[in-house]
Amino acid sequence: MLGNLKELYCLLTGQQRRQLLSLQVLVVLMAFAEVAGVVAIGPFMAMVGDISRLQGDGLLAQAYLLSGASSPNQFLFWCGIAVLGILALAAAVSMYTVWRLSLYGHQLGAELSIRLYNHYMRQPWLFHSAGSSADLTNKIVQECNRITDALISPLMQMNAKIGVALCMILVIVLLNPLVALVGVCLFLGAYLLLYRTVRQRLDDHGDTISATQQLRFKLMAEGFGGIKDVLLTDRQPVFINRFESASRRYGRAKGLTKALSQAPRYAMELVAYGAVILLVLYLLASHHGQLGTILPLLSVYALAGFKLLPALQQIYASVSIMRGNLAAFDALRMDLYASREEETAPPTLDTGPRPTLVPRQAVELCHVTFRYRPESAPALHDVSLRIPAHKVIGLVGASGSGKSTAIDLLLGLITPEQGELRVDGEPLAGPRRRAWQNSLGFVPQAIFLADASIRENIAFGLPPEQIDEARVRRAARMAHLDELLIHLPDGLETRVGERGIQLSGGQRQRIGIARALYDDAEVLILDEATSALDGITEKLVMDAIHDFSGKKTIIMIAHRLATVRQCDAIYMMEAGRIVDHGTYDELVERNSTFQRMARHS
Ligand SMILES: Nc1ncnc2c1ncn2[C@@H]1O[C@H](COP(=O)(O)OP(=O)(O)OP(=O)(O)O)[C@@H](O)[C@H]1O
Repeated sequence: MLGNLKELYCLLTGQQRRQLLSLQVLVVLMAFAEVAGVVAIGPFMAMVGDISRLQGDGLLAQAYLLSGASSPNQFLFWCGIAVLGILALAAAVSMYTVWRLSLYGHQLGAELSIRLYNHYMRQPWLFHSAGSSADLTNKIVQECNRITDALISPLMQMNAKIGVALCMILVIVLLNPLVALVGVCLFLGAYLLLYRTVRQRLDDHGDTISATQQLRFKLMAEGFGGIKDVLLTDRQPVFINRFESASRRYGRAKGLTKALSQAPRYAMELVAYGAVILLVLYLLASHHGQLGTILPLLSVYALAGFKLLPALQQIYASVSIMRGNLAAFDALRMDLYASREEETAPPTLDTGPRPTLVPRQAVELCHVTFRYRPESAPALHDVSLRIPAHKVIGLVGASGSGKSTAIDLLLGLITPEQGELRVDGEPLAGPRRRAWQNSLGFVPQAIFLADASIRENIAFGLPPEQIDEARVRRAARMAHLDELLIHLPDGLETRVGERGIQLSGGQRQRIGIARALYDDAEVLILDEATSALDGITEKLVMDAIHDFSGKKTIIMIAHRLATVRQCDAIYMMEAGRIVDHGTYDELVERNSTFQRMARHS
């Protein structure tokens, strides 16, 4: 466990480590303050037990003389006030330290989740297409919370309590080394024995919490995301049963981890009562039954015990909670390492002109081979295609033939294993890739609608105050959204997405097309962008897109050949290869597969 905590410490930024070290100073201060409070009560109780101590030449008597108090009772009163003052100061220091520790722990947890969100948001498309968003959400929300609540916070509390416990033990050692030795052996031995007994169980429960939590997130994402299929196939019981079983195991593992950290307290209290009885008997025997001399000692022991026992309990509880949640750190370890080098400050959105790379001659895929996994067959095999600037190019082929993969390569979202993407003869790399992507307008097969207004969905990702109204209206008009907007009382302000109105597939696609047109991109890439539109609307939208012919470079995938009929050239794909290309008429004339596709479209 110590190795894991050390690793977590190494993963902190320089500033976070410095803050942690400065907090250690406060922790030591808190421990001293608490000890001072305990030690101060000893002499006070000595005077209460035997006021005659203020006579003679002892330390207390000298203090009484120096104070100038008019009577022993007045001196006692002011001593009481002083002890209260010290206790109040100790309480204030403790409160401040606990406050800072708590803030630090939770801010650190928040920063870890920012770091992970930042890291995942910067991952390439392949990372996201291969993974699950539910898993990422779980890591950012739940596992980060576990690291905050069940690793960092207990660690902070444990640090503070170790300081207090050590000082208290020191006080007892100074008073009576034998009592200290017996007490420390008794309690430390008991807690160590307990910890060794429950350690393996805590590990197992930690793993169960991680696994069931991940499963719960997955079931929620799948259940709600595919609710239509679930309702139709009457599979709710399958989802509910799996969720119920995962939740029950999760609740049990969490409960047991907490119980294992808290419940032993009562057994330890029993040990403590036994120890107090033993101590009283021992003190009575060693001081020949004189209660007056025992009382001050006993009050210091009592107060030290009063601080020490909860401190020991807190240390044990912290250690067991941390042990039971180390799995959260295991789940995030690799991602935290990977995100260490990245900038964590939120990048500012550059509203100035962005560099663009507008093709003047052609965009080309040159002998491109690509596979999704090293062991899988190539999704694209030695593909070469040329898209002359300001022309409209269609890409057709059977499902799974590699059209979307080719589009992802053209978008610069994935990089070829062999061959290259060239714009005007120059390979696309480094800053040219960003500039190229700035010049693209893309309409995917499935349009993601944010839970926001139609306006915000068209200017997707921009803060509302930066949205250009005129551009939104122009894009909406070109995508033939007007006929939808006039039926909506709130027009562009109408909320869509999860909590908004439900749109048809075609209406969603038109929002997607308007989104691609918002930036007035020089290159438009449409992946089955009009598949859900009715014939008439599709024709209107395609006419609007073909109006750009000669002005913009347009690449479109379509299953319906009518959609690509007007294209300047059509590339046909089959099993990851380009098998033919030409105009619609040429292909209909010579290619039998194309003829079949034309007959069935
Ligand atoms: N993220 C991915 N991970 C692994 N394999 C993938 C991934 N995406 C696509 N593939 C595989 O690559 C091949 C080409 O898929 P692609 O989506 O490019 O075909 P497509 O022609 O666009 O199909 P469709 O018309 O059905 O959209 C398929 O065999 C597919 O299984």
